[in-house]
Amino acid sequence: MAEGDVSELLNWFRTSGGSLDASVGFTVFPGSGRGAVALTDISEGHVLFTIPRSLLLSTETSALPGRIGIERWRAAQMHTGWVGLILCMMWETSQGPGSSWSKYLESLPAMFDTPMFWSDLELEELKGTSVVGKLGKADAERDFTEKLMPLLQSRPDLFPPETIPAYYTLSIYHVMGSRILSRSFDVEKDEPEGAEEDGAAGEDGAEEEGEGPANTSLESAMDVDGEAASAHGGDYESDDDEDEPSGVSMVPLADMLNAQYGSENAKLFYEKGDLRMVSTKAIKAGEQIWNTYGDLPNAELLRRYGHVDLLPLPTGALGNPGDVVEIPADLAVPPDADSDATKARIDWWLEQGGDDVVVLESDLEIPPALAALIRLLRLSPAEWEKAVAKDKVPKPALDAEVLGVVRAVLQRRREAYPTSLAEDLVRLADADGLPLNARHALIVRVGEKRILEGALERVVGLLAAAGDGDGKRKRKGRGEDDAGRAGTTKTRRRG
Ligand SMILES: C[S@@+](CC[C@H](N)C(=O)[O-])C[C@H]1O[C@@H](n2cnc3c(N)ncnc32)[C@H](O)[C@@H]1O
Repeated sequence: MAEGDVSELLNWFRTSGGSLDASVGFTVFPGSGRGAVALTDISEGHVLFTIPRSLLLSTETSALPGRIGIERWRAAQMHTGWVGLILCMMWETSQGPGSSWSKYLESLPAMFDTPMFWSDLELEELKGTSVVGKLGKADAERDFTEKLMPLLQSRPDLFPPETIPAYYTLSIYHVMGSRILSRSFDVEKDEPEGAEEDGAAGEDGAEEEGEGPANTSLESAMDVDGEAASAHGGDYESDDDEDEPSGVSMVPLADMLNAQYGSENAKLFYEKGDLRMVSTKAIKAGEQIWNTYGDLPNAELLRRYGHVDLLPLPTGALGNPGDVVEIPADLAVPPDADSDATKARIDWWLEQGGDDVVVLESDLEIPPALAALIRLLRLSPAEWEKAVAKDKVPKPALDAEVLGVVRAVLQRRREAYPTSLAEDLVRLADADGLPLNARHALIVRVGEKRILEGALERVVGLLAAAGDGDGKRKRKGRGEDDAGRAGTTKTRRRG
């Protein structure tokens, strides 16, 4: 199916019980592929299309888990993470026209601009950004080898060996995983919680009784609520610890909406029998119909979707207002800290609901969590015991001592990038000639570094105001200006 030709897909959609309002069309937008467009003026709260639940592709709707047997399915760990859905998508594809989803599967992209598919040289361009540690390629390959392949080999009746090279390779596994990462939704099996009791409509104007917003899948999606929007981290293959929490599903047509920071004008809502894409604002004829991917930072957009947002920022520059810089908690550890004691404090911090990554946003505010963590890591043994006894993390007060450490932490974070912001800005001025991946990486780096440099400037200003602009502030404790990574101390990632 050619990229812009959605007629076969729409035929399948309609003949399978879906309905598409006459106000909605699909077209190809330069640089962002297919997307939906308003063919007429659309009012807020209008149902744009309705998708019967039977059209969703998930481990619930595919016949494969039943054919394998649920006990065997679970024993093979197909019910955790996305490996089961990936296998269903592979198997449905292998069924050709025999699959209920063949027209849908044919319409999905097989190539992605996401870093999962970049060369090592290209990945170098992302060094220092939060993308690299989250790719999860090794975990994906482990799932493929240790979970999927043994199951395939044990059921030649369902997976004839001669079909393996065409449908069940590692590279196809990555393609299916990337399709899920960039297009899936979490669809609750029944009505959303609370919908019945309070007749809750969707957040944004859909007033029909019993509706609720369909969440993003754990790692992705086109339509999110606040909770899911903050679900950073992890990777699509290695979500091994938990059972699949709800129905991660491929949702035909809903996954053809593009997104752009702050532009959402439609959202997916679900009911018992179907899902509905509903306008959340009035949309003028000719305008794009945007879903939201959660107004993610460019690092996450690139990792999950393979694109970045470039919009005018309040500073006049172009960038993504949702950009952030992630600061690993390890950077706040005093250089001379005892590693066992530090580990105990960080473990306690995590137990108290802290995270092992502190997020700096574009408002350049010093995150209270960073101040609290810095203070926690510098408590005397007696103070530490008291904090534990009282079950209270230190208050996030930003005194000169803490600010000095914040400055050192930010400087250390800056060292993770091989190039400076100034160097990157020179390259950015001439970025049109760069290959797409290098350009995307550059935009991610610049977005992060602008925040980092802005925050550093702010901290230096605050220190100066506190009478310590030259770094010779008075300190209560040991030297802290060079806070660094504690060599042997590891923190763990939550969730
Ligand atoms: C859910 S799909 C949307 C439909 C997709 N454009 C298609 O052709 O099928 C998500 C993908 O659309 C593209 N996309 C969405 N929004 C975009 C944007 N603002 N700029 C560039 N590409 C975008 C990215 O390739 C992303 O992985």
